[in-house]
Amino acid sequence: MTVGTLVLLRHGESEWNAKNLFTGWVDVDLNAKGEAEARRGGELLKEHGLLPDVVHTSVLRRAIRTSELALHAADRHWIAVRRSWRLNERHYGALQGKNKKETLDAYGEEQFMLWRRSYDTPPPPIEDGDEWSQSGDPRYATLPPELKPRTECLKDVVARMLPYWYDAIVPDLLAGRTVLVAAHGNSLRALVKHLDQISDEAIAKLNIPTGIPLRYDLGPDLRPTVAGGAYLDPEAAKEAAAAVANQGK
Ligand SMILES: O=C(O)[C@@H](CO)OP(=O)(O)O
Repeated sequence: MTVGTLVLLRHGESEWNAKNLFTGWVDVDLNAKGEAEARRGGELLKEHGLLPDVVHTSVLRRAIRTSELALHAADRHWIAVRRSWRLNERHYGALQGKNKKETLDAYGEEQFMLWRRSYDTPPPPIEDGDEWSQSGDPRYATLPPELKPRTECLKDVVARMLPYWYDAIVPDLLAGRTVLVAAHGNSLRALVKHLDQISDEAIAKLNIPTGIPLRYDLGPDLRPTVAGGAYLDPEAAKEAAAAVANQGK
């Protein structure tokens, strides 16, 4: 038995994805390729008759614009919208704004991969005065200091994302709505880890491709009826996930 349908969509390629820069909470826009990916994601939704009733996004432009472009393409531009910082990309600490290749060359593959994909090793924290810090950003002004990250590992993302999952997304699913979540590589990895109960070690190998909807049907226990869900374009997803894994090399 299925209680709800969840569709995960990672934003299309951003200006900084294309430049191979660590992004995190820096609010960069989609580039032209990312916009096309977002539209294609929406066309896939339409082709599969998978029509969202509500969309949840982060508060970052690349996820917001991806959701808008995809929903326009699927003729669902009118559905209800909710946004939360809890769906934001993982805060990349002092690595925000740094080039991935240069970071790999400077620190070596082991340290680079620990920062990028280990479950519980955060990058060094960002200084408040850093050009790429969000310390003065008005959208986080009401967050108490203990909730406002200066860096995060994936474990931290799971911890800050789950309250939103249970308090805001699950009620929509239980009401029978098809729910679209438009977010980011690492915030979606955190959600998928929780849904599929992936181990701390195995999650290091899982990468989410940009712009390809991933469908999960959830049972009464709010776990997927099919482990790993189903990409609407599985071939493209495989290729694109491998490209994410190889970034920096
Ligand atoms: O830079 C980032 O914020 C993320 C997603 O683009 O990168 P990575 O895949 O290296 O975690």
